[in-house]
Amino acid sequence: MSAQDVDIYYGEFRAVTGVDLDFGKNEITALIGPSGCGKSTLLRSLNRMNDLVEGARVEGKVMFLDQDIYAKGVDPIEVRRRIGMVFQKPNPFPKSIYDNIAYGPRVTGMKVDSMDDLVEEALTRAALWGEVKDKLKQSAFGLSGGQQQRLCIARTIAVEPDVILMDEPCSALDPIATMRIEDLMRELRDDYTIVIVTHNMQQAARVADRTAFFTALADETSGDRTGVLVEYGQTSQIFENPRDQRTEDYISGRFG
Ligand SMILES: Nc1ncnc2c1ncn2[C@@H]1O[C@H](COP(=O)(O)OP(=O)(O)OP(=O)(O)O)[C@@H](O)[C@H]1O
Repeated sequence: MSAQDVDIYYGEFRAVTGVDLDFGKNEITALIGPSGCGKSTLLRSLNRMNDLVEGARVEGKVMFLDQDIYAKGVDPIEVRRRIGMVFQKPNPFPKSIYDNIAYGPRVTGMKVDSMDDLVEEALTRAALWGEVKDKLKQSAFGLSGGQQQRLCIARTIAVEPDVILMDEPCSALDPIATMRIEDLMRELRDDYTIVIVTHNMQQAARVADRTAFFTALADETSGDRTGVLVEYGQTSQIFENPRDQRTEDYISGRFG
């Protein structure tokens, strides 16, 4: 998947400018940078989630399997099935654990031999099966925050996406639940391409194969701040040997 010369607007305001970025297949890419530099905005553009935001508009291309997901005739629902998203706050449906997983395959009309097997498989891959297998009919709200987030990951996996976008998936979780999600991400990488927005630089350093650092620059004419990609590379290079002074200032805590 790649972003090609992507600009993203909210009305007249250009929140993100000129992003070119390749997301490696079966890799974890972390998007980092100070608050307001457009990380979440960019992430949401990668599966057309911005279509649902009033006034949001994307220019440029987001290529996925040789097709621009913004091209005419592309079904945004299908895009979001292939490119799933996990949000900052766990947001299970007000349904049973089982139905949280079964919902996506049902509404997308997936051909499923055995829904029970599909539910077990998704929960197993999200490292949650052992904890919930005896209470599948209970409400998802009875789970802990970390379990709810793994349920949301299982729900995303259930519709067989190729890419999983994660917007600060651990920011509402305690350190132990965070570690479990990070372990899970490393396991899922073998089968999925993952893009994660994180404020936690240690997290980026721990899980990401590649890291993209963004900052917000003031537009010369309007004075508005717009998000730009500063530097992108192997995570070890970004953290140990950044090429741009702004990256170095950020990762060393001098800025942001
Ligand atoms: N729905 C919206 N309508 C208008 N402006 C928005 C909207 N969402 C975000 N913005 C603006 O776009 C810019 C980028 O916001 P975004 O949330 O993408 O940044 P971020 O880097 O993810 O920030 P944070 O790290 O604080 O989550 C900000 O100036 C923000 O105020």
